[in-house]
Amino acid sequence: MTLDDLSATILARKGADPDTSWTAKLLSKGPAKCAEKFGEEAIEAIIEAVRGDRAALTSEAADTLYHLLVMLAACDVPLSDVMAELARRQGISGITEKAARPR
Ligand SMILES: N=c1c2ncn([C@@H]3O[C@H](COP(=O)(O)OP(=O)(O)OP(=O)(O)O)[C@@H](O)[C@H]3O)c2ncn1[C@@H]1O[C@H](COP(=O)(O)O)[C@@H](O)[C@H]1O
Repeated sequence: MTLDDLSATILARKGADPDTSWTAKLLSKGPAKCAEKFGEEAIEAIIEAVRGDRAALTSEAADTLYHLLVMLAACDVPLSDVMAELARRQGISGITEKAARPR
């Protein structure tokens, strides 16, 4: 399972029956609800990271990635655009990038 596979499954759920698909149910509620759910899952991951529970963090990280992809789908942002942005940044140190920002 790759993020591309999961993203394709999520996009295929657009317009599916919300009674049988969690993804379809979430997407039918609109981008704001999808964003709220992503935020909840991210916070749950943060809590487990701070607690140092690696198994729980693994599970919450999976929830967070899934809900990030649902939020992107709700906002019509292709995963490939996000990957292209990461590729553009490849090899640019975060320290160098921050130092080059206008003050
Ligand atoms: N990866 C996931 C995935 N991760 C989490 N979830 C669901 O996300 C929901 C959110 O979890 P919560 O416990 O926070 O849900 P909640 O009911 O709001 O709980 P509380 O906040 O009330 O505690 C749960 O119903 C999880 O089952 C997922 N649902 C689907 N997928 C993937 O998406 C595919 C399509 O799923 P459907 O759209 O449901 O067919 C699946 O085959 C999976 O590959």
